Amino acid sequence: MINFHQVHKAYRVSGQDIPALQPSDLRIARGEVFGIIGHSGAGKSTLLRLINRLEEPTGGRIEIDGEDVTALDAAGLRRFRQRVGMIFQHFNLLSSKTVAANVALPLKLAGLLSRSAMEARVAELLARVGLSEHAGKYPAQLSGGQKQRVGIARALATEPKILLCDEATSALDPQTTASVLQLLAQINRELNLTIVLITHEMDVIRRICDRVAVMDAGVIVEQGSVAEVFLHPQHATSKRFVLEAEQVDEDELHDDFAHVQGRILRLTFQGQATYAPLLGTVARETGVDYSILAGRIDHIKDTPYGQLTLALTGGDLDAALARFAAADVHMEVLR
Ligand SMILES: Nc1ncnc2c1ncn2[C@@H]1O[C@H](COP(=O)(O)OP(=O)(O)OP(=O)(O)O)[C@@H](O)[C@H]1O
Repeated sequence: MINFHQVHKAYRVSGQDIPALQPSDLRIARGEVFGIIGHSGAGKSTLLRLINRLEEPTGGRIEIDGEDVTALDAAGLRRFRQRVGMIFQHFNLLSSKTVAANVALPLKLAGLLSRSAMEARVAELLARVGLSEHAGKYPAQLSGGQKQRVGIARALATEPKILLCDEATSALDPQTTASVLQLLAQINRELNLTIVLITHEMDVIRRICDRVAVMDAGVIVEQGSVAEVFLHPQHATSKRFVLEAEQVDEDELHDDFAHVQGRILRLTFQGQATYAPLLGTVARETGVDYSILAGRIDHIKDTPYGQLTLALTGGDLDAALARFAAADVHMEVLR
């Protein structure tokens, strides 16, 4: 539903064009949670803000639901923006207005609802984000997580089809981040809302995204399903993000390799394979011994996965490798 065709953007600074996004193609399907990850200055905000034309592209075409949004006039753009909600890292709430008035603001601006219909809609939105009790409070009386919930309710006010999230959890602690991500996932499911989020944390991508694009210096260097990119990253930038998320120190791990004998493997399991007793079975059948050098069992969105780095010694090593290769796991021989 969101299609970028060779879209690019350069900012004009003191008479010079500074490229922020190189010509890029992107396809985001209706109802998916799509993540864009990159380090500071990679061009994530630029890409996100091009979607609702807060930034004008220097070239290329952006189609949303088949409509060329780069060609919209001012009135068309106003109508289009009601279909695209946005939330921000620092919430951008009006401090002089109550929670209810902040949420009502886009409805007032759209001017489509009577006062009573607007009040009913605000009550419904606040219930959805779990803030019914706080309608009369001011932003300063709320925690960061609650402020972002107000931001989410406000963004949903005009019943958008797309929600853009600009580092929406970067200012929050880990527990609050988890609860805001959970709320976004629930909204995605219940409203079939397409969510596009930008972040510099792979963990945010792992928890709620279906697909991801990795950006580096204005270029989308890799895109695919989160499982694909997270478990088998191809580009150096993606690999770095995954290592950060896994909190693996590659150098330390390689130091450990020096202390063990035998063949070193990394096995990656996904879905049902995560629960199969493969290691014990192969060890028994082939007589190999294994020691676990590193490991993690977790979830990518709702799918369980496991990744184990093993040293294998003794027994029939070739038979063990053949058994792993034939099983429902991904095997890399590291040494
Ligand atoms: N309004 C602007 N005028 C000039 N240059 C800009 C403007 N906005 C962004 N840039 C430049 O474009 C490049 C990409 O910036 P952008 O904000 O899109 O990256 P980002 O990945 O979102 O970074 P961050 O995570 O720090 O927000 C950077 O080099 C930035 O300095």
